[in-house]
Amino acid sequence: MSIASKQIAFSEIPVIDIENLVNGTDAEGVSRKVGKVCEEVGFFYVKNHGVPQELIDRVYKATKEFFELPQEIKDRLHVAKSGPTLRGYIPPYGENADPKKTRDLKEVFDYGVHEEKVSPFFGPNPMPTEEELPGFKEACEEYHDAMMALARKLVSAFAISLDLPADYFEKMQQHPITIQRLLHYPSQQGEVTEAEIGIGAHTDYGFLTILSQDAVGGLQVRNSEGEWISAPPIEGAFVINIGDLVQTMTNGRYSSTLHRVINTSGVARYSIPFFIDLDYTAVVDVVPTCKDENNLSETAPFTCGEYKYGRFVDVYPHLQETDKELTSAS
Ligand SMILES: O=C(O)CCC(=O)C(=O)O
Ligand SMILES: [Fe+2]
Repeated sequence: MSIASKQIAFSEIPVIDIENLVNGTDAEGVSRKVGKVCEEVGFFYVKNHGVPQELIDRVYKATKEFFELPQEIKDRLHVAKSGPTLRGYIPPYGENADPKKTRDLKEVFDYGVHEEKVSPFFGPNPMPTEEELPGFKEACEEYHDAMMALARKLVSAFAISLDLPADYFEKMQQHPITIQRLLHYPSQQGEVTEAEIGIGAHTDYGFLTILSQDAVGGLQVRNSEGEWISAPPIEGAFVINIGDLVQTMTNGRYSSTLHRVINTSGVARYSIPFFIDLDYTAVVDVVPTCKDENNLSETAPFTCGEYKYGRFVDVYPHLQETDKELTSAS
């Protein structure tokens, strides 16, 4: 943990009503609350976020139907086929968030904003056809747009909470890397060890994550004492957490907190996280209000895209294979 960290031994994840941020009547008041929990916990629930429940329900339906598709359709959409775009289907053990310790049981589908041009984290979305999964693409795209709009409000709250202009981060988020992820966690049976769980302990690499989880539960968040605290589902609320980029840009004042998922409920768990970063070329450096000459960042500055791609190579076995091939060919 950084010297500047103010993280505490929290025993539950705070809930913040963001209605007055969403409708613009008290962005300042909501932002102060957000700032405090970003320091002490790094995770919080938001309620009254304005995203229609009908849309959330439709995306869950689409998510379940996607993972029930025949394996050959899912394999056709495999992430390795998208090259540097890094979108599509990831089977169990295809991405391991804590690779030295844990293999992840989760099944994943990643997408973003569809673009024809392929570059790292951007490009076409691999999608099942309309015949294979009616309504899937439409629900996915609508949900991504709703997340983007909410993320912009939360990002402005971060800026206000750091005594920066509300639009401070906008210049770095003109064409941000975003990943909209659908997740399926099969339930584990028998003895559960850290060697194999839903998703291994990790921090999120990006700027901010907006997570919807179903009613099953299993998300755990680690406090400053190293205890795993449960983050149970709250109906109608999203879980927000800050990622490594914000921790770096605040010089450790805001915490990018470790978390993991263990599903032993006996039923499948589904969750839907949205990740927003900065632009690929944006320079990640400590913001003016968090600069401290006596406590300089050990890592900044670096560019968002390079950092993120590096973290992906660590967690994706298929990218390590590509790296090996490149190394042995040279
Ligand atoms: O499924 C969850 O509750 C958390 C997922 C997560 O941590 C991630 O995808 O980074
Ligand atoms: Fe995460």
